[in-house]
Amino acid sequence: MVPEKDLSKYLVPGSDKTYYIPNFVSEDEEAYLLRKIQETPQNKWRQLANRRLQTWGGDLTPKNTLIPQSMPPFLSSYPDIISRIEATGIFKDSPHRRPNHVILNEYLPGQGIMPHEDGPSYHPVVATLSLGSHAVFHYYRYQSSQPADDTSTEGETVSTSGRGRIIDRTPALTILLEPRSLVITTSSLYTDHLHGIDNITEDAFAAHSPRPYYSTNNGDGQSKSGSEDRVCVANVEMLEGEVEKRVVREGGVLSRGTRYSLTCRDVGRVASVGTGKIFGRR
Ligand SMILES: O=C(O)CCC(=O)C(=O)O
Ligand SMILES: [Fe+2]
Repeated sequence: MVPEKDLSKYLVPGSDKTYYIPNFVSEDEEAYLLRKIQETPQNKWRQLANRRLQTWGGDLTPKNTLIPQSMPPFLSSYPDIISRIEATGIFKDSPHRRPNHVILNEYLPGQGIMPHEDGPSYHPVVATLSLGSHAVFHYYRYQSSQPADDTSTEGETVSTSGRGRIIDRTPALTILLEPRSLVITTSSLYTDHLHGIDNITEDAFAAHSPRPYYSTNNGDGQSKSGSEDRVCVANVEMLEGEVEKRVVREGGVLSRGTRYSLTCRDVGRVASVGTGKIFGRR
């Protein structure tokens, strides 16, 4: 358990209220969760272009209302991830004071998630548990607040949530998510930034102060390393894995395995099942 008062010691340096908690679950709990994930029915998976996902806690309507379903026991009984997240205090101002919705993402080596915002359905806090493998997680800012009128620039455009705004390709903040860690994104990194994971098979770290990170390939075996790609890993001093700590500090490569992430959020609007009424709270 992480008592609320202690959360400040997990603040990622240089971030606006983003917290990194290594070993949020134990190795045994991780193995148990991974087994439970493997045992979920195949038809629970939704295949996207570059990853698979499952949603737990219910589905969202187009108007951002949750049609609630109960959480599986491995999130609400043992290990009780939802209560453990609630105990950090980070959801104390959210409508239900704890997450009521979880998206499980599966990433094979070479798969990632393009920069995006999580959008307005949720209270602006997300707690993400990583299982099975690491990820290098980037936060990006928009290049300007003006809508893009020329999409052929260096930047990339976001068509939906970003309404065509250009993304600054240099990450505003980069953190390494170790297996079993929890990262909590709040504040401007939730509301004004995007986040994403490159679709590459390995992450390389150069042994230069201040310990830059760069991508070695994009999944097609094409190198895109170079000083212009280098950014700092903001949570380097918070890492607890011996290998991760050494590789990020001294340089080297972390090969990606299959990673599962559980993104836990609070949806404000919840339908009252049975009456057809929609309430803002439980
Ligand atoms: O896998 C992750 O860590 C991020 C997932 C994510 O951004 C999302 O599900 O919205
Ligand atoms: Fe996201």
